[in-house]
Amino acid sequence: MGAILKQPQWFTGTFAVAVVVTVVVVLLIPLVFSDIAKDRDALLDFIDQTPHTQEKFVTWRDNSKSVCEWKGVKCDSRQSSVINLRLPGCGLLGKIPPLTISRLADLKVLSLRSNRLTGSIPSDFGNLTELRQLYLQNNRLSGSIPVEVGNMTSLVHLHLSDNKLSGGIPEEFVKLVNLEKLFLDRNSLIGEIPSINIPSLHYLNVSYNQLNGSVPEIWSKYPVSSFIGNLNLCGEPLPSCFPSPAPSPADCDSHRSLSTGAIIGIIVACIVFIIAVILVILFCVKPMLCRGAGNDEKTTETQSTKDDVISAGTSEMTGNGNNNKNLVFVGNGPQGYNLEDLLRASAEVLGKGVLGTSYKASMNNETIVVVKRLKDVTATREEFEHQMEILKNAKGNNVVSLLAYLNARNEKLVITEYIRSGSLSAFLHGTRESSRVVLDWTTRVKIALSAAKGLSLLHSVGIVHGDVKASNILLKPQADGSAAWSDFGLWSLFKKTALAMGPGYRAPEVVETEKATVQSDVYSFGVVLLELLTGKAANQALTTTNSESYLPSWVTSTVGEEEDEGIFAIFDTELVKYGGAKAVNEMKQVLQIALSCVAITPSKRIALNMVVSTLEEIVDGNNNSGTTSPSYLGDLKETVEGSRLKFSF
Ligand SMILES: Nc1ncnc2c1ncn2[C@@H]1O[C@H](COP(=O)(O)OP(=O)(O)OP(=O)(O)O)[C@@H](O)[C@H]1O
Repeated sequence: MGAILKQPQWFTGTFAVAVVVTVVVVLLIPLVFSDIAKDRDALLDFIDQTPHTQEKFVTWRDNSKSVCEWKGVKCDSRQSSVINLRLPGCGLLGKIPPLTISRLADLKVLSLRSNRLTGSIPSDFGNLTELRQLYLQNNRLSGSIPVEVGNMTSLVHLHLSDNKLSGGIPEEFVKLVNLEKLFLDRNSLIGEIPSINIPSLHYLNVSYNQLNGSVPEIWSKYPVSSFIGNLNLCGEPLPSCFPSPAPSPADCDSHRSLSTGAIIGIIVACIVFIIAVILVILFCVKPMLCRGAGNDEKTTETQSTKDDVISAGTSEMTGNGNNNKNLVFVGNGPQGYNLEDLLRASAEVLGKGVLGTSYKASMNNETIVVVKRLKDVTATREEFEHQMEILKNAKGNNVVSLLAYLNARNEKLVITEYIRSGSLSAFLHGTRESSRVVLDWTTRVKIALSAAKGLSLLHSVGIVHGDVKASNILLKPQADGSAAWSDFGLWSLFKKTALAMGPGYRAPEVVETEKATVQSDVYSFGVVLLELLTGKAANQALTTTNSESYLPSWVTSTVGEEEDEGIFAIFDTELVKYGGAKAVNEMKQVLQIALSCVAITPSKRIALNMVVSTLEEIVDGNNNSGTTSPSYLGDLKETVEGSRLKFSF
């Protein structure tokens, strides 16, 4: 005892420090782990009260696993609380039990989409004040949207599409000051759209509900597609709410007196115009034609295909008289060239399609463009010009920009930016010059997302692509899965629309109607998704049942009714072999989307924005989980350069 009391001073000090550290650790452990323990209880309460048909929750029952290792669960970096809960397509049934998920105080992402959940959205979701993304689309949720959603002030994405929600759009949405995307489409929402301003909101979809009244002015900035399918909704951007008044007799009188003046004006203008045209022909075109003859010697790379373009262009010059004016430039692309430069450019045939032949034209100043020489255009010059005016509005990363066009009587050229890479079709199936390049699943799903976004952009500016196929999806050289659509909106220039579309991609109704629509684009895009999943070409004869839809028929007849039955027979074997369970799970989700796209009845097809948001969620999930980004650039270069050597011009 005395010996202990007589311990040296250093020992007493060390002992004291050890005691303090132990006390601190003992006190801190429950503090650090209490949140995660609470979250664990909340999750178990949720799953215990939610019937589910899949065995995905075995890890949730494994006591040796921390909650942060459970399937669908992600914790913060200190593993102290749950921040993401993603359970899409997990066969969850019944009502979302109240006071379970809402106890996850730090939750940032919640996905319960594509299940069979019923009942209403629990009002206690309003407690999830940290939640940034909520995905509840594609369930059977009913009842009104709880006003408490307005308390989720961190929300950035709110997806409630494809449910059976009723009641009105809550005014409380005004409190969602961070909201950027709001999807309420394909529900049974009623009443007028509240006149609230959510400045951060840049994507809105309330289509296919039963909303009525006029679109509030503040919401009129969104496109028509945001509101369509609400029969009693009107006002900008939809048609006006009031029928335009019948012209009064006074108006008619003024028309009559005006038209007399107009007739005289038109006659005078015509005479002036005819004189001007004759003068132009006499003084400008003749010398130019002489110059053109001299220039022939300078043309070094003349080939038969190029000769055709040259002669067509020359005959056009005869009619117009001004070389520069032949090409109509649109957009922000390079403009320092004229038709003559284009005709002198070294050209390379990229491919011959049903609509015409595409050339890569490299001009002296190293400007490279793609010239598509359309054949058998049935549209008039006015119709052609009108369509080009529409097509120039398609601007964005996922569409190939229109740069210029030539609208001559016998010659129609469409000039677009050149994308140095290859088409998705070339990558997936190879070409005559190059063999296929194996794309991993992460890359394929990113390409699908880029393409879905591009198609959605086209639809938002009123363009129906009309020729959706893998050879019109060009992969960008960044090798990050970004892709751009080419050849869009040209179908309407031809009479035989169905013939112009790629075989195997045609929606069944197009064969009869000869008209492409937003829904027929969705159908064809579903076929592209099936190509990505199966690795098989869309026009490959896989079944004799329906010659117009080889891939959809084959996939639907191979996939069985039972869970997972037959799906491994359709997936690209390379994806299954190297992708792992996570990829297979995502492939199943994409298969669901693809099959919803290729529904025979156009009105039953999934909305494109649903396709975008689902793919977006998968890609976001992959990015967060640190899945390596795609790397096909090496293969890409080889493919392109290898094939170029074999092109002759
Ligand atoms: N803007 C572009 N940049 C780079 N390559 C392009 C571009 N546009 C087309 N191509 C390439 O040229 C090939 C041929 O294109 P084209 O549009 O003439 O054929 P297609 O799409 O098979 O035919 P069509 O749609 O006329 O039936 C495409 O597969 C693509 O690889």
